[in-house]
Amino acid sequence: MTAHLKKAELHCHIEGAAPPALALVQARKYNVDVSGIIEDGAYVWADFSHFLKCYDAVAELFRSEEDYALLAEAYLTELALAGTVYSEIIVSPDHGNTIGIGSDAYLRGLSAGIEAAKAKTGIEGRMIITLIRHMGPEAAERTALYAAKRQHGLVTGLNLAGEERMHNVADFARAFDIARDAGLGLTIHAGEMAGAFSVRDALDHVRPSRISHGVRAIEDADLVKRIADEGVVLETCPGSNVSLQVFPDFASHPLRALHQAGCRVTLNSDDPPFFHTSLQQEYEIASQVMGFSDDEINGMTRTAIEAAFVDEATRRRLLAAL
Ligand SMILES: Nc1ncnc2[nH]cnc12
Ligand SMILES: [Zn+2]
Repeated sequence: MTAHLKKAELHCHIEGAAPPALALVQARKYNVDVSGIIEDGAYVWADFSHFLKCYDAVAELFRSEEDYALLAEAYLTELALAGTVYSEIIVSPDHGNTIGIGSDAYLRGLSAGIEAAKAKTGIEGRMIITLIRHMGPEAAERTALYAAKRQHGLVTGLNLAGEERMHNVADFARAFDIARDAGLGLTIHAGEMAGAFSVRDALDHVRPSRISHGVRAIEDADLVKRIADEGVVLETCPGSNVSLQVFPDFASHPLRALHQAGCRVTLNSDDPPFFHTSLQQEYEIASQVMGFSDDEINGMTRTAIEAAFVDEATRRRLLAAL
């Protein structure tokens, strides 16, 4: 059982945290037919490309600052009830533009939700702006320039998500340079839908302190050693990986092997209801299915706080709370 353990999360896409029941409420509110993406109370998708389309369709159901405030508040409150002290949500200001409210209103809504959850439960939250790989490097640079203005205090990092099999990380190096110069923390989705070379690509061209997923580094022993030696933190999401068939089952998942090799690993939910998981369940899987001890799991939570994109005073306070 892990209910008694404190928890921290570095990797959850906020639109991907919307439960189907909430998506249905939003669909009714905006008179949208969601029969193609929700069946019997669950999201419907067949493979990664289809998942991304389903994700975008769900994101389209959140259209106002208030919608985003409620989504963030509901998600973080649920995390806090499960003993979570810290959460970084991955956000996409490009989406604010797509739905017409603009990036600022989108981030204002999410910030309000984070603050409301903190006021109620004490959970600390931050936002990581993501570039969308399949939208290409030009759009990415625009988004990075926007992130670099740092107008929203809770934005502390930059990520690259989307279709990993498109483009090379070098194409996004300028966007990451802009973010690094602005003092944002850097992380990149790699080693999820593409192999070890993709993780190497991210490390060589951007040198992020964290890799989102990174689990397919296991295909290359030298790379695993490099990750361990350089102290790169892996935001692993086992439930997501099994759901997307990156690995056929938890017994084949490399979390244990990466941990044993000395890699700094953390537990995350990615897009919880899409993958029939939650942060609490990821902790349970690590404990009950993968056999990690409470001490080992607490070590992962500590790693998450050590690698969090927060100011040092907040980090010290969070570490003391563990
Ligand atoms: N697991 C994932 N990988 C890449 N991009 C994503 N966007 C939302 N979830 C994602
Ligand atoms: Zn992700």
